[in-house]
Amino acid sequence: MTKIAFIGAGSMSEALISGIISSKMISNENIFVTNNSNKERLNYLHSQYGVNFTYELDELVQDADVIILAMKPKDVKQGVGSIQAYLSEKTLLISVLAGVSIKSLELLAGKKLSVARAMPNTSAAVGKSATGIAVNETVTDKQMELILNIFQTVGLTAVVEETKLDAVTGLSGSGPAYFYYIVEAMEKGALEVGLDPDMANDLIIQTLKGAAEMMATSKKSPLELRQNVTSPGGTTEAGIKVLESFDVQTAFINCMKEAVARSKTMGDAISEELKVSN
Ligand SMILES: NC(=O)C1=CN([C@@H]2O[C@H](COP(=O)(O)OP(=O)(O)OC[C@H]3O[C@@H](n4cnc5c(N)ncnc54)[C@H](O)[C@@H]3O)[C@@H](O)[C@H]2O)C=CC1
Ligand SMILES: O=C(O)[C@@H]1CCC=N1
Repeated sequence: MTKIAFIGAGSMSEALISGIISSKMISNENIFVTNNSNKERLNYLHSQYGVNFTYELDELVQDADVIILAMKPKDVKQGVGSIQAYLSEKTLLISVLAGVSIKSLELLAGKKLSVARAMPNTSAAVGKSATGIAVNETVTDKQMELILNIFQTVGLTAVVEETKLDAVTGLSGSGPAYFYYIVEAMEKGALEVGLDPDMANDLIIQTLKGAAEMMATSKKSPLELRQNVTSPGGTTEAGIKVLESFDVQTAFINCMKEAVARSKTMGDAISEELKVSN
């Protein structure tokens, strides 16, 4: 049976653990998790999902087929450093860290091993992640199947060249936050036009789900779907004119570009640090 060790016990680890357990892909006794120091958090994951938690490295990573790195990018050096002695050419190392390159992970590991870089999003918690995945040349077909199986338990996967992962991060890694931001604004607007907040929230979520389902199932482009909503001289046209006056589409394009640039900067900072110390 495959053994998986999670280094980091935050929201991303929890989402993946939840997906893996509910798909029954790997049973809870073969999943191990650790974090920096918050034992209460590990206790919670144990009581919620039945996974093992430990601060003993032997127990955590000895014989692990897969190690999933899920700490913040700034903590990667310390995180990989602590388990480095346990890594072998048989280990499959999967990182979900924004920006951190496969090359940096290989340097930190200090040996030749299979490395995958994945960029899921928090909708993994409800099985609806959109996950970009890139791997190094050491990853075997069997390991690739395992990687895809893991991330398919939490949603859709797309295998991409590593050069595209920063772009995927700015698009779908951060993407849920962009939609939450719009919904926040719609909630504020709903209050201002006199709607009950709970009812407005239900209406907004259903509208978002409906629009997503339309885009997923209809052959029409988002532009055509928008035109179908927009009666000439009607309410939608009046509303969209305001968005256009604020150049909201350009703002979103720039928002994505900035997120992509930040992913690159975070990764470059770590590459630079490794060049210095290697
Ligand atoms: N939250 C998100 O939307 C997404 C996050 N990611 C990536 O996932 C990673 C984790 O994100 P979150 O779960 O949101 O972060 P988080 O801050 O909730 O969790 C980080 C975890 O790592 C642990 N940790 C830190 N240093 C450690 C070390 N040396 N050894 C063991 N554990 C250590 C912390 O104790 C904590 O449990 C980040 O690198 C982020 O770039 C990727 C896709 C989406
Ligand atoms: O904001 C971040 O850095 C992480 C990576 C993608 C989503 N959240």
